Amino acid sequence: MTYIELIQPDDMHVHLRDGEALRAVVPDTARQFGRAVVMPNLKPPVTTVTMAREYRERIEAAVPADSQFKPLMTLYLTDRTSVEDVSNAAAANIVGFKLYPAGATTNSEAGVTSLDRCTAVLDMMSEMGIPLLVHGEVTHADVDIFDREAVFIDQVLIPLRKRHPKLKIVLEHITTRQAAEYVATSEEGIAATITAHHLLYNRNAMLVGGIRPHYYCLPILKRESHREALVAAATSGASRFFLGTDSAPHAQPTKEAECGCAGCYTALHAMELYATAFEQAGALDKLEGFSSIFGAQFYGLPLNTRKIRLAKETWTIPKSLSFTEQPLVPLNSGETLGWRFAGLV
Ligand SMILES: NC(=O)N[C@@H](CC(=O)O)C(=O)O
Ligand SMILES: [Zn+2]
Ligand SMILES: [Zn+2]
Repeated sequence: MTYIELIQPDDMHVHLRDGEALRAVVPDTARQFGRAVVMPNLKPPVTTVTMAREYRERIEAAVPADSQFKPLMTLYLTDRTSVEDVSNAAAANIVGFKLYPAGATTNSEAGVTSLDRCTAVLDMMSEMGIPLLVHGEVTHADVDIFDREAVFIDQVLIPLRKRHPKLKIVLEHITTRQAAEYVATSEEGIAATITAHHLLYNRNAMLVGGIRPHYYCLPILKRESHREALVAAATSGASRFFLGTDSAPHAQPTKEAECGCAGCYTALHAMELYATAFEQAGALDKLEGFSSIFGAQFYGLPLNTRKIRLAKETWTIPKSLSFTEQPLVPLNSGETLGWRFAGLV
């Protein structure tokens, strides 16, 4: 049997939800990853240090006893976030504030309506070295859904970085050539996460031969040339690009619906999907930096001390997983993968 070993990876962008759903998905993330940056888009959103502490305790209670997994908490930036919230967050080891343009994605209703309202808060974040984690899409009805990320870079991100040149930024779940190029060629202080599904699929996977709701996420899958640019960025060895699954569970009936929710569930088989993408690009040797080193370095964290093993072995992804009273369908359900997570070594 062939296998590879890597420093245990971190997932720098994951949705763990709450309650019963949280208890169902945390063991999957905790099995593969040493740490994960936990998104705050609960209902209501996680906006205060107290809410984040309580959320962290609920996550920790759901981590299996044999796992050393540590959640890294974030706060949800709103029009009402104060300078005191930022200093409290720094003191409480909050790793970032999450910017959701209002209306951009799942549970973003409380998001920022205009960054002009956040100038003092962003200055404080720059001073304290706390990163801004960005869902980078504009939301105007007149901007085509496939263009929303590229337009965000021109209209929001570039002006934001001019106003706050010292602010650390993670452009989350990038999906376009424009985003990959912008991050690769910018000044220090900006990085991007890339999901496994955006490395593996273009929009045909979602739309050819019928609508496949389990491939629907935001930002939406783009055309093949964008996927190729993301693969080139992820496998380039540049430390600005690192792993963030954006695993985002939604119960089966809410995805397979007249108006289905956005989000792909990949926590079950995250490292297998990334290994598949890197192997296809002939770049398995670049997987460890992307998965286990660059993200930790950006967030100023030590590397994980354990290693994981990925075996070159086939297995079939379950058709569905138990979740809430309704099941959860993982991405690629029922398909066979050529890599298998074989535990910590
Ligand atoms: N990515 C998604 O399609 N959905 C995420 C939200 C997000 O990360 O934008 C979710 O919370 O469901
Ligand atoms: Zn997002
Ligand atoms: Zn997300």
